[in-house]
Amino acid sequence: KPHQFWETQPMPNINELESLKPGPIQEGILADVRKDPYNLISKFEWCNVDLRNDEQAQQVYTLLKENYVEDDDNMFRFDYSIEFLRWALLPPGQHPDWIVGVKVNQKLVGFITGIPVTLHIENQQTKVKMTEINFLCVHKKIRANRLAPVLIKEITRRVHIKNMWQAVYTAGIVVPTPISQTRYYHRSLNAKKLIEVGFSSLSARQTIARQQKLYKLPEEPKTQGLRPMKKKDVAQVTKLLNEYLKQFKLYFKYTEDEVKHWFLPRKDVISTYVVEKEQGVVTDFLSFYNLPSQVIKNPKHTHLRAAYSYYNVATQTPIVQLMYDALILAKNEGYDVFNALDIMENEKFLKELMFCPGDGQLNYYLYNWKLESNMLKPEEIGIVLV
Ligand SMILES: COc1cccc(CC(=N)NC(=O)c2cccnc2OC2CCNCC2)c1
Repeated sequence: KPHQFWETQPMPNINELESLKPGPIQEGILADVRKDPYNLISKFEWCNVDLRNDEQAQQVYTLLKENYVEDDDNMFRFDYSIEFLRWALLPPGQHPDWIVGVKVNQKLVGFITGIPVTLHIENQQTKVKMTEINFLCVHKKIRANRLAPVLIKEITRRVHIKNMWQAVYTAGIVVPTPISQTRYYHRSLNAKKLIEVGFSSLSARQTIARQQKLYKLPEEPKTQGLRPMKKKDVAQVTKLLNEYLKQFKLYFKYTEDEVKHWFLPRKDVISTYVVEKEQGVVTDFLSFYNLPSQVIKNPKHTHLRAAYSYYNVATQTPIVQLMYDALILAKNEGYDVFNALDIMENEKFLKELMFCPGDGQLNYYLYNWKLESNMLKPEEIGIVLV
């Protein structure tokens, strides 16, 4: 009985891929939306988590740190910081009842989140207001209680009562039905550490010294005029980003307020650098976010410091050079590895900059929407989820 839950959801299944017409799969009817929360098994209670409150934020941090996504070999687990979670989940226009927790005796054991986004789909004139779902997590000790489907149904209800009927999300697993299957790549910045934590391995003919030499980077970036983004750059970065994203089949449109939130540098959360060659003119920018992983069992290291490629817009600077500078900047900020998906234009630099393929894939999903084309190629995806 695979996908017992997902068969009940408005997602195209394999044999409908031809018959369904593009657009919403189910029409949303506001009057039919259930007004009260879904029932929970006894002693379990719903709560809206206020991430601005230090105690509640600490509870979310600990639940995720101990129970969230691990790599396929269960050697690493994402370790999102509190400041990162505030960045990711408190954007302009956030709805407090979309940060959903389940508690047992005041202890947080379940979590799921939504943020409001406006998604442009397949260059349709219509842009769709929807939710971006993330951080679905159930405590390891209470799995197989079928709590995850209830968390999904409850946040769906809370989105429906705001008259929104679609969602976008990613997952490492395949459930009905991905709109794109992307692959992730990593570029070594600290070869010795990656080998010590078991992220990378040495083949017979390789040595640590050889690996360090292979991945060595210059001290300073190459691009003249590269500097951290500042508030004064917001208007130009907004224009550059919105113009750049139009080439993809899935992309968000950003207001200046949203660019302020998502791109102004925050220490240990998001780094954004702009290229300003001639006086006051920003021509390119690069950005990466900080998502460390706990090394689950290792005598020498507790964490892997990983930078994740966010949005990079190269209009005057060659994308390979811009991303080479991103590697140098990330190395100088103390990262051990730089990760990227094969989405947007990333294929153009992955091989040349010596990224290696990871051992898994990241699947993109659109809830309650049939695309014109069944699957999108990774390079047609213009959205990055954290
Ligand atoms: C190295 O430590 C890990 C700890 C947990 C999982 C993985 C593998 C993995 N699943 N990686 C990704 O999903 C991934 C790889 C490259 C770029 N973005 C990614 O995921 C992002 C976007 C989706 N939400 C999680 C972070 C690695």
